[in-house]
Formats: sequence, C-alpha cells, structure tokens
Amino acid sequence: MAQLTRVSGSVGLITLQSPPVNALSAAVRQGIVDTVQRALSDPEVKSVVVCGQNGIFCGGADIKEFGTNMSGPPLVPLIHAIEVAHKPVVAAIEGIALGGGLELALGCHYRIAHSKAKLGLPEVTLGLLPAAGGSQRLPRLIGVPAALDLITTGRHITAAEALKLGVVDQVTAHSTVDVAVKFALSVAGKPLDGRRISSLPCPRPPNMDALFEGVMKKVRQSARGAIAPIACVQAIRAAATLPYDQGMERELELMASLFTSDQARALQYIFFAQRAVARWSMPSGARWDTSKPRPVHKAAVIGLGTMGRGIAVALAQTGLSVVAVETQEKQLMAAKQEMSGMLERGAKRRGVAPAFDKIRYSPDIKAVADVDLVIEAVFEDMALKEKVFQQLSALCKPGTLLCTNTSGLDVDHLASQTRSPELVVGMHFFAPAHVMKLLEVVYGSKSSPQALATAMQLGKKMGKVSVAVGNCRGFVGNRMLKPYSEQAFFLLEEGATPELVDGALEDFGFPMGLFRMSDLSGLDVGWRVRKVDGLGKSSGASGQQARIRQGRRYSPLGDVLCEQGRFGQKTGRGWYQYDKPGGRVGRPDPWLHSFLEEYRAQHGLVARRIDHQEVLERCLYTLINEGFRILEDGIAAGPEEIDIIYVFGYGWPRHRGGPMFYASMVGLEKVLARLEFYQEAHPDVPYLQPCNLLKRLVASGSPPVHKWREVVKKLHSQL
Ligand SMILES: C[C@H](O)[C@H](C)C(=O)SCCNC(=O)CCNC(=O)[C@H](O)C(C)(C)COP(=O)([O-])OP(=O)([O-])OC[C@H]1O[C@@H](n2cnc3c(N)ncnc32)[C@H](O)[C@@H]1OP(=O)([O-])[O-]
Repeated sequence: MAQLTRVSGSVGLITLQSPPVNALSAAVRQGIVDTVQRALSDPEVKSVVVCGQNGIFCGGADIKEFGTNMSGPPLVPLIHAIEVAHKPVVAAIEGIALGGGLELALGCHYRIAHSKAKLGLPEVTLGLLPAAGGSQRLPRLIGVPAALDLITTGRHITAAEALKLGVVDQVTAHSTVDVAVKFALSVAGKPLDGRRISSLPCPRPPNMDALFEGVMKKVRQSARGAIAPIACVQAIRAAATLPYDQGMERELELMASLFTSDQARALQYIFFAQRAVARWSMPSGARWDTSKPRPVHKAAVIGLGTMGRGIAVALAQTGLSVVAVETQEKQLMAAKQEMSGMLERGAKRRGVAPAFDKIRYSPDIKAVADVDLVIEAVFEDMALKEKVFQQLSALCKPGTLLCTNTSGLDVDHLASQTRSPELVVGMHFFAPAHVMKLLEVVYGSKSSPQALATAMQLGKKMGKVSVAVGNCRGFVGNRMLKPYSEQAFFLLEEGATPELVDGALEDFGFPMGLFRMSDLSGLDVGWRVRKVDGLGKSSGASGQQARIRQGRRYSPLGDVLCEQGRFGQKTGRGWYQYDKPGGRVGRPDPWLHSFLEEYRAQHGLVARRIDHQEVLERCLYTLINEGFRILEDGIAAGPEEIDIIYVFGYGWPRHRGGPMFYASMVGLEKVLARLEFYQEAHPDVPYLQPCNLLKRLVASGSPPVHKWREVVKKLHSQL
C-alpha cells in the first residue's frame, strides 16, 4: 500500500505503508505504481517525495513472498518509471533503506537520509543479489570498488558513510520528510539528465581485470562454497563492462540462477529462524510474550579467565554497570589490563568512547551484594561452581538472578545449591564472548519464566543471538558435537587421516575441520571432560576390548596423544605439526601418520579407503540424529533453535541452513537409510541408532522442516 498526498502546494508525497518495515510486497508495489502515475500526471504536482510510514523507508523486497507464486507489478520497470520521470523525485530515507528499498531510492533523482538511517544491499545474506538495478546503478553512482564492498558483504552502512560514498546527497538530523519536501520544492523544474543514474557511465577503475580477479579470489575463499557472493561480483563486472540494458539482462540472468537455489532457501530459512528463536517457549507453556523480564541495571561476573573477561566487556559495552570479581590478585591485574584493551578496541570499532568507567574490579565476591544479575564464569569444575553458587546465594540481595557460563554442567544441580533455584539459569557464551554472536540460555527444571525472559532480554541487549534451551549434559551445541567428534575419531581408526576428515568438512563449508579446531582449542580441554566422565585414561592394552568403554565403542586416540603432551597449537604438536608452540599454521605430520598405522596394527585394525561422502555422512548424520533426540527430549522447542545454535556458534555454513534444515534438504529418508547402513556396520556405536522421532517423520512422509515444531509439540502433549 502507498498513499499520495499533496504537501506544500506542489509536492506529491508518496508514503509506503506496510508495517513493520514497509517491505515491497505486491500490494506496496501496486501502490507505488498507482501513486507515481497520479503524481506525474497531476499538473499541480511539480516534484515528488517518496518516504515510508513510521519513520522507516523500506526493508526491501518482501522475503515472505519468495517461496510463493509472486504476483503484482515487477520492481525493475516500477523503478525505471520513477527514474525517467520528468518531475524530480526525492527519496526521504529514515530508519532503513535496504535491498529493494535502496534500489528504489537509487531510481529516485535525489536521496536525503536521516543521520540515524542505515542503508545497504544485503541480498547476498539471503543467497541473492540486488536484482532491481542495484548491481548496475550503485557502481555507476559510487564506483566499482565501493560497490563491490557493499554488495559482496551485504553490510549496512550509516548515513554518514553513505554521504561520504555518494550514495545519498544530504544527511539531516531533523525531520527528513520536511527537509526532503523543502528540497523537492527547490529542484522543481530543474533538469534531471545528470540525476538518472542508469544513464551515467560506470567509472572504470585502473587495472580493472586485476581488481576483479583479486576480489573474485578473495570472495571465493571467504564464501566457502556459497554461490551468491560470486554472482554479485559477476553482476558488478557486467556494470563495469556492458551498457546499462545489457548489464540489467545479466543481473536478471544471475538472479534467476540464485533465486530458486537451495542456498537461497537455506539463508532465508536462517533469516526467519533467527526471528523465530526470539519467540521462545518452555515445556510449561510459558512464552516470550507472557513472561515479563526483571530490570537489570547492575551486573557482575565471577571469574576473569578468558570467558569472564569477554562477558564483562560485552556487558559493559551495553552501558550496564559491571562488577568484575577475580579472587586471584595476579589474574585480576592481568584481566584488568586485557579488558581495558578490549574496551578500547571495541569502542574504536563502534566510534564511541570506551566504557572503562562501567567496570568495577574487585578481588572480593562480597562486592556483588547489590547487583541484579550475576554470571559465574569460573573454571569448568562442578565442585568449584557449587561453592560459588552457595556463596552467591548467601550474599546477593533477594531476587538477584544467578547465571552460570558452564558449557555443559548440570544447571539444576547448581540451582539446588541456592535458596532460590527459580532464579538460576545457564548463559552459555562462546569464545571470544565479546565477539561471538551466539548465547545458549539454559532453563533448568526450576527456572522461572521470568528468569529466562530476563536472560534472553539481556542477551538481546548485548547484541547476541540468544536461544532458549532446556538443561541436559552439553545442552544442545556440545551434546550434538559428541557423536560428530566420536565418528571423526573412528574414521581415523578405520583408515582416514586428520587432513582427509578436515578436508571433507571444510569443503562442505565449515571454516575449520574438527581436528584443526581441536588443535586450536587444545586437545587437553576435551581430555579433561573425558576424564571427568571416567573415560580419558588409555589402558595401553590392545585389541577390541581396549576400545570398549561403558559398554560402547570408544577411541582412546585423543587420550594417547594427550598422554604424550600433544595438546595442539599450544604445544606445537597435536593432530597437525606447527613451527613452534603457539604456531597457527598446521601442516600434515608424518609422525602422526605412522602413529596411526602403529595404533591400527596394535588394535588389529585394517585401514581402508574412506572418501569425503562417508566422512560427511557419518559425522553430520550422527550429529543430526542427536538433534532429533534433543527435539524428542524437548530440550529444543524446534529445529530452528538447533540450526541457529550451529550456524552462530559452531561454524555450520550458513548457506546450508543448519544441521536440521540440511537434513530436510538431503531428505530424511536418506539420512535414516544411511544411519541404518552404518549402524549395521557398527552395532557397538549407539549414536548411529536412528532416533524414533526421525523414523516417525519419515513414516509420516517427511514433512518440511517448518512443520517439525508442531510435530514435536504434539509429541510432547501426548506424553
Ligand atoms: C529485489 C531486491 O534486490 C532483493 C531481492 C531484496 O530486496 S531482498 C530483501 C533485502 N532486505 C533485507 O535483507 C532486510 C531484511 N531485514 C532486516 O535485515 C531486518 O529485519 C531489519 C529490517 C534491519 C529490521 O531489523 P529488526 O531487528 O529491527 O527487526 P526484525 O525482527 O528483524 O524485523 C521485524 C519484522 O519484519 C520482518 N521483516 C523484516 N524485513 C523484511 C523483509 N524484507 N521482508 C519481509 N519481512 C521482513 C521480520 O521478519 C520481522 O517479522 P516478525 O518476526 O516480527 O514476524
């Protein structure tokens, strides 16, 4: 919908009307066509201003329409009609001008933006490219290098940067519509030739071929298999080398190759999944919109190790007062220094003053008596955490939320150490905590909806993608990682090498394969957890029995390496070899290959050829299978929670939509069949036992992923 009113005598004001972001749905597009025609044919109207209702210009094409039979007037001729108009058209940009919204503004003859507005062409983040002339007009307006940056990254820019780049003509801190109307009055009747961007020549940067080769190489590397960024470069190259009309044909052709692609579907699924997980619910029926969060004005962090430092900085950067507690004096001093640096660098990136004064450092836990929320981030040891929760329960004022940053220990057990278990939740951050977007918010069996609502709201305030999950060993992310890494170890036993396994996972799109990641985070971290679980001691014995623990197949490979002090990058030796301890670049290690051969010989194992497909099927399908168990257990309310956790916290390639979405793309029947195939080959590996929910979904015709949440809900209501 769009409305035309005449203001200031001779200005036609067209207002886009489709809350919440005035997306260019069929109805809005029709409204624009109608109002532009009326404004251009009304002799009283000398110039036109286009703006959006509710202080928002336009969020672009209506993404909800993509999966449907799209109707209504197409965007390209709509924008063309504005550009060729004989009356000046001014875009008054408030709030956001993104995607088709910015393309609409680029069709206008002038653009005036509010100082707080954000602009961009983020289509690439949805697996697409700017297909309403953006890839052809933007390079003509701001040059090829700047257009390449904005379109291949999809980043949002501020009005100030847009002015500097030449995307907008003026920035105002006042009412943008008023300023635009005044401006429209001033340009009425003026010539528009130079204002029609499509008729401008596209500036050809020096060494253009080299520039495009360089950018394409960089984009291919960072894309890790995503196709949209590459198509974006190709579209801009068309702008730089072809006349506008031919460039537009190329843009349309490239868009056609992306629009129905699995990757576009995956990325748009993630867009909506990210919004769906914000609408959380608990098995009790409590929901995001019925649970009122408690106000948090002052917070505290207990333990200033790597995680504690990042969490305290992320809290302070929201403007909250933070008490940072570390009982070890030396550690406290070191933390203070490092955190000041993190605050300084963060402030520089955001163009604000560093929040040094927001953090009060203390060696004494009593300093947290008056805070509203505490996040415990001490060493991952249950006995130590129990003691801290007992102290906090005695110290803190009534109503204080007690949160733990444990990455998998029992939240209910920690809650039982306090006098108010309903005020205890897990807030599982990911390293580095002031950078990583994901936050797993874990509610225990006694956690109140209000406690969960408060933690989720704080997560949003910290700029995190917060996902509410139930309490179980390893929560969602780490619980699913166990079968994934177990299979990787078994594949080494059966003939694979770390390079082969990592190669398959990195070709799939992970930034780092499992063994490279293990070397980065340190083999000793997993070893410590296995020892707590009574596993991590290699008996040195040989044969099958040596590889059975707690009645199931177990690979002591990692334990043996740790017993030899091979902890990864930190010791310069792990699954790969590094130049020196702390080295970052891992190279295949001949020692490890011969160690694997000796190990197989010692255990009577015969190496066989293993290909990438087997690596992916065994590592990813067991992870997915555990995802179905998590849905069955009600730990996650829907597949969206699992997929957002893996995309934002575990490096699952976004253009593959997350493990559960990927399973729906592969086909649940195939996932089930392959799991049954491998389970038959490895009956001593319970993680290969297909989950009943998976079987149930296949038996009911493998409904699409967006239907699973309802299936899970019905399943639990029957329990
Ligand atoms: C031809 C052309 O070349 C191509 C092909 C295109 O143009 S492709 C499209 C390009 N445009 C985009 O990529 C912009 C996508 N949107 C955003 O980045 C953000 O939304 C936002 C604009 C920065 C606001 O963020 P927010 O945090 O303040 O609120 P929100 O919760 O995110 O959003 C509020 C509500 O609006 C919904 N929404 C937002 N943008 C939408 C869009 N473009 N289409 C449909 N719905 C949209 C969103 O799902 C949510 O709904 P619900 O969950 O309440 O039911």
